[in-house]
Amino acid sequence: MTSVVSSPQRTIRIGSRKSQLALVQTYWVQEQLQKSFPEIKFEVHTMATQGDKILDVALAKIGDKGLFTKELELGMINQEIDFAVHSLKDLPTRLPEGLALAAITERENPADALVVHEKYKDKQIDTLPEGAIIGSSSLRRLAQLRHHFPHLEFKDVRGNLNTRLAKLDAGEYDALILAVAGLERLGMGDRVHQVLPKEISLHAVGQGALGIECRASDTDLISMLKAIEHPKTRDRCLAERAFLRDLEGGCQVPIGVNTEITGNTLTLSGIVASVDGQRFVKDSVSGACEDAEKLGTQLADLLRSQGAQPILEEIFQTVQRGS
Ligand SMILES: NCc1[nH]cc(CCC(=O)O)c1CC(=O)O
Repeated sequence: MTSVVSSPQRTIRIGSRKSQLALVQTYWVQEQLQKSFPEIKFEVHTMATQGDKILDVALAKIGDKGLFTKELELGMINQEIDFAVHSLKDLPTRLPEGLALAAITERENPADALVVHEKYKDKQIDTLPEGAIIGSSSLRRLAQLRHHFPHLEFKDVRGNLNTRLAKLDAGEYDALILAVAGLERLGMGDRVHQVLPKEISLHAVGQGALGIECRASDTDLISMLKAIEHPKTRDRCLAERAFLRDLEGGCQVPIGVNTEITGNTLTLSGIVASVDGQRFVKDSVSGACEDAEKLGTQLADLLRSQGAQPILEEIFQTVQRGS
């Protein structure tokens, strides 16, 4: 590998999905790096991933591990691209051999948002009428919302943000639950009708942050990428990812988190819920930021001791049966 110092002309190829959100995120990373390293050329290469191609199957049924990342990872292994920009929440907690999570950038608001059809613009999540149809394909969102609001109906929704919003506006749904971060990055922050508080919905691991993945051997590139890392976001997300890594059973599971840093103390809260929202375990742990990953493991052990395992096994079996 040529060194950045001895070959200032190095061109660095950035891999990205083609979706509008992915491109906005990738161009943002490109711009930040260009400011720090004006002498280096950064090129964006787009690739379609499996998740961009399969649009008609509920994500929960196919499992979403690596669905949005695999093609980009192969591109890095095959030296076609040098690094990839991901929504961190789409990046599996275990990376392929030879690849590394080089940097995590500053997180947007990680919370979930309620987005409503015009006819419900004077309602909030707790005042929507019985039977209102809420679009979401995330088991995590479904489980937590069913728990709090059993009188609402839930319906799967797929496609990119614009497609989903068009379905909402056309009346196929009364409301959607979407990440605040995605809407804000696409300049559609005005569609956020209510930011769901953590008492109602704990967000996904890594939600709102970008993860930059590259070859573990490319140490020059890794030190460059550190220039755009946000240490607090990194500590929070490393704790969240360690928690998920220790709990997940190989499929999309209703696991939610929240993290806060006060001084040097990181507090990680987590929930494991059954899909029907009937059973859940929820707790939190606190410790030093340097021990972020240990905190994740500690919370995973704590929730397991409170009964998380049977909930996870039941979900894993249901998903494998495809029901
Ligand atoms: N599940 C898909 C996905 N992956 C990343 C985001 C955007 C928010 C983020 O960066 O976490 C979204 C949309 C959503 O969940 O509404």
